[in-house]
Amino acid sequence: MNERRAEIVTFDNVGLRYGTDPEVLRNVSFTLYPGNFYFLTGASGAGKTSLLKLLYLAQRPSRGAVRMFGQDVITMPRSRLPDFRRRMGVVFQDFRLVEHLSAFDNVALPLRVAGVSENDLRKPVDDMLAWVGLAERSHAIPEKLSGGEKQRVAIARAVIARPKLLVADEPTGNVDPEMALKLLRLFEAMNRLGTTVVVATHDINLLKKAPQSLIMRLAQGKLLDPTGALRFPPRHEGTQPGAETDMPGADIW
Ligand SMILES: Nc1ncnc2c1ncn2[C@@H]1O[C@H](COP(=O)(O)OP(=O)(O)OP(=O)(O)O)[C@@H](O)[C@H]1O
Repeated sequence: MNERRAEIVTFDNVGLRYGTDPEVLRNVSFTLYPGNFYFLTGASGAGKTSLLKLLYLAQRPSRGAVRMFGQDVITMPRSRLPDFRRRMGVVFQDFRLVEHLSAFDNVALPLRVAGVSENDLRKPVDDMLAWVGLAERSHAIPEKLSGGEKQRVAIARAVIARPKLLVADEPTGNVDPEMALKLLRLFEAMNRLGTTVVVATHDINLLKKAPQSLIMRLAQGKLLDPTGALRFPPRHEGTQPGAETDMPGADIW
């Protein structure tokens, strides 16, 4: 396969500054390949959220090149960006649920946007809510949910349409260790189905439980890549056998 076309995202010497402040990301270069699982780590203030914002196209870099799904997203007209965003699932640190919609309707949103019929989306949404332990909370609006419950709705919404790229900012920050492990397994199941996953986390235990992952380590805005693993092609690619069985709602995909 043409290697360049196989890339999900490439950053080339990317820098980011807010206003006239000094750069918070400096000379960041890496390539994300399909089917890999990445953890983004680094101390508070190292630039993790800023890097994720560049990834989910909420922020433009101050310099450098960003290519996504084989295309330059910096010079591209803004009108084309929504099409790229639809290929991604994003778990925001502050959840960003739609306040007037129930947990069910929040999770169903990406499927409705993709044109899946009400009949076809009911089971996968119910299955996904059950998977994240929220079957009984399906009708609750976000205001009635705890922080951990909101986080799980946000995750369910981000993964339900099986995006090509999943970007999650501290997705286990508000749940207990047992649920954190379960959510990690959900991300891994998606990953085996071919989704490239990027999870920013402080949780060292989570990293230890996913030895197949690649580590993107940020320190003071610079990406440390001592082994060069973030510049080289994938160890594996695409769908892995058996993945369908452990992913809730996989039948509609
Ligand atoms: N909107 C903004 N305007 C100005 N400075 C910002 C903005 N967002 C982030 N910063 C600064 O950029 C730097 C990196 O912040 P960022 O939130 O990306 O780090 P982080 O690694 O995600 O931190 P944490 O783990 O605490 O969430 C910090 O110095 C922060 O103060």
